[in-house]
Amino acid sequence: MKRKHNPVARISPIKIFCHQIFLSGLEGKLLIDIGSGPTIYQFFSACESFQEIIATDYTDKNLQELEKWLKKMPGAFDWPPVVKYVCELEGNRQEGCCFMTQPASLFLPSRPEWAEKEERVRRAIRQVLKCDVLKERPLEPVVLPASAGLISLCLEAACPTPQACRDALRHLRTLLRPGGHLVLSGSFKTTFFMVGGKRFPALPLNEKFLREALQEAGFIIKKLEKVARAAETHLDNHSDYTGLFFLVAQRGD
Ligand SMILES: C[S@@+](CC[C@H](N)C(=O)[O-])C[C@H]1O[C@@H](n2cnc3c(N)ncnc32)[C@H](O)[C@@H]1O
Repeated sequence: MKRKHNPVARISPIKIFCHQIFLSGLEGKLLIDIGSGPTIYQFFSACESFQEIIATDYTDKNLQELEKWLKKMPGAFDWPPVVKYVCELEGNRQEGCCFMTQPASLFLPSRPEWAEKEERVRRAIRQVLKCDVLKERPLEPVVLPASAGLISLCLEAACPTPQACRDALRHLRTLLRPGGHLVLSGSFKTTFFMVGGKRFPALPLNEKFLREALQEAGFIIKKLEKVARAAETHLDNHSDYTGLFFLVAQRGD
């Protein structure tokens, strides 16, 4: 049988992990994303379990891209294919052709679920802030209330040395309330990655180092999943990672 074309077939496992984690009971008032980049896919399921989201990044360009999407400005990235995919993962396949079950005079086309979700993400993102995970206070001069959750996928890009990475985890801990959860993702053994034809160095991480560094920074690992690099990506030379990790760790006090 011919397989139906899936516009998000190349979607990375992190999108699926974000969906599973945020719909599996991880919830709270405030969620801070450290190193959001220009992307918002990480908030599609999170916006259902956290009331307020703060997006952050080190580069002004990424912050501008996020603002562009939030304000629906021309040239903003087009997220619907990914939002639709997440809506499907969440079991909502509504395509927007339905009508409200109301008296005939009130029949109105409803907005598709994916468009509603985009709006929920927009409403949930309360601020877009500059951040440097290498600083003791990564969001200074802004001071936020301690958050119930933190997401991050930036350590290998942000940290030049293993010690900087241990310090960064300690810095992240200061943003979480006791018992709060860190959802950390990244890649194993990456030494470089390419963005727009430019090569950037990366800190090669491995599981042993991560476990030790998280424990040393005062986190208890609750869940750790690893995914080997997909065979079909081996020829692509945008990075040399060997696999991906997704973990949830709790601030242990
Ligand atoms: C691999 S990208 C991740 C982007 C996005 N979170 C995602 O899931 O696709 C890493 C991000 O870390 C950011 N970054 C680099 N150095 C940083 C630092 N010192 N503090 C915070 N973020 C940093 C980069 O600007 C980049 O957007």
